[in-house]
Amino acid sequence: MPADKTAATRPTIVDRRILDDVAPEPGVAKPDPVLIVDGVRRSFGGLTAVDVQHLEIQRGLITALIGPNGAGKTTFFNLMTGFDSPTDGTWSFDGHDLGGVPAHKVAQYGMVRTFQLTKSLNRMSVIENMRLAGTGQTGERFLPAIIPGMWKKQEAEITERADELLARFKLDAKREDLAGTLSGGQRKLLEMARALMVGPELVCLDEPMAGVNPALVQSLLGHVKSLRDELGMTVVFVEHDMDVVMDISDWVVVMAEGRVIAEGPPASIGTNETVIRAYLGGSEGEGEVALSDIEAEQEDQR
Ligand SMILES: Nc1ncnc2c1ncn2[C@@H]1O[C@H](COP(=O)(O)OP(=O)(O)OP(=O)(O)O)[C@@H](O)[C@H]1O
Repeated sequence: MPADKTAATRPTIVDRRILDDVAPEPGVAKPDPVLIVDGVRRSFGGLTAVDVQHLEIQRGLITALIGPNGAGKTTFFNLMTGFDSPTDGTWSFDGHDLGGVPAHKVAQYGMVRTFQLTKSLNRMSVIENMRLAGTGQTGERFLPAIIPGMWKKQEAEITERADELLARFKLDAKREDLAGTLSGGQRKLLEMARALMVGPELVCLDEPMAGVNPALVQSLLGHVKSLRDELGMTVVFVEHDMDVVMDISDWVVVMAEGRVIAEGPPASIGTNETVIRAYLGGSEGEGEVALSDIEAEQEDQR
């Protein structure tokens, strides 16, 4: 699936009102779920980090995954995308049962997650980073590896795709720069662009706005929205900034102590008492407390 589609292969854009009649309840069924999770649990010794009874992610929309520190959000991403294995449970993506499926195969099915750029990636140029993200998936095929002509063709396709994505994310001017020299916002764009090298249908973004200069947040948010609005992708993202969550999500899932404790449209979440109690660590709030204020305060303490 190319990132910038021709008219013939243009994606179906999902009508965002599709969730209007869905009840804001944990585990509620969605009209067209692309990801379905059942009884997924992950324990580390005596600690249950993730314990999701049932969760459905609607295809083609943006879902935010929020929750206090240690709620299990990152572990959940790792489990879904094959970077970790659950203690129990089943989950399927677009009809494929993903139990025991390794990360590169999950990516081939169309679900990927972003990673922060590591030290070694920082020492590579932007275009090399992109090429590597593309080769990681296709380089394992046996035939291209032993037939030089076929490999060259594949390499040219990877570079072409990388350049298309760099242009989309306005990183083309940085093509030859070392990734380590990029600003916080540009690094986030590169992380996103790298994930798109495999042409995913669902992309999991882990804190896409963390470390981004406030002046660049709007432009980054525009890029995330364009994944949904122009490419028809499903986006699931973990984020602590409530303004960002309210701005771009169509649906919000709240985790605490590994469980999904609430889900619903963004407006329903900020005033949900179960959610506010979870953020306050189980204690009762004194009078009216806004979730955005609690998150902002906790963000300052991080
Ligand atoms: N590899 C591991 N070994 C042991 N415990 C782990 C491991 N990974 C995560 N945990 C624990 O599992 C719980 C969930 O962690 P996780 O990082 O998934 O939460 P999170 O919601 O992403 O938190 P944050 O918002 O702070 O990033 C935490 O108590 C964490 O300490």
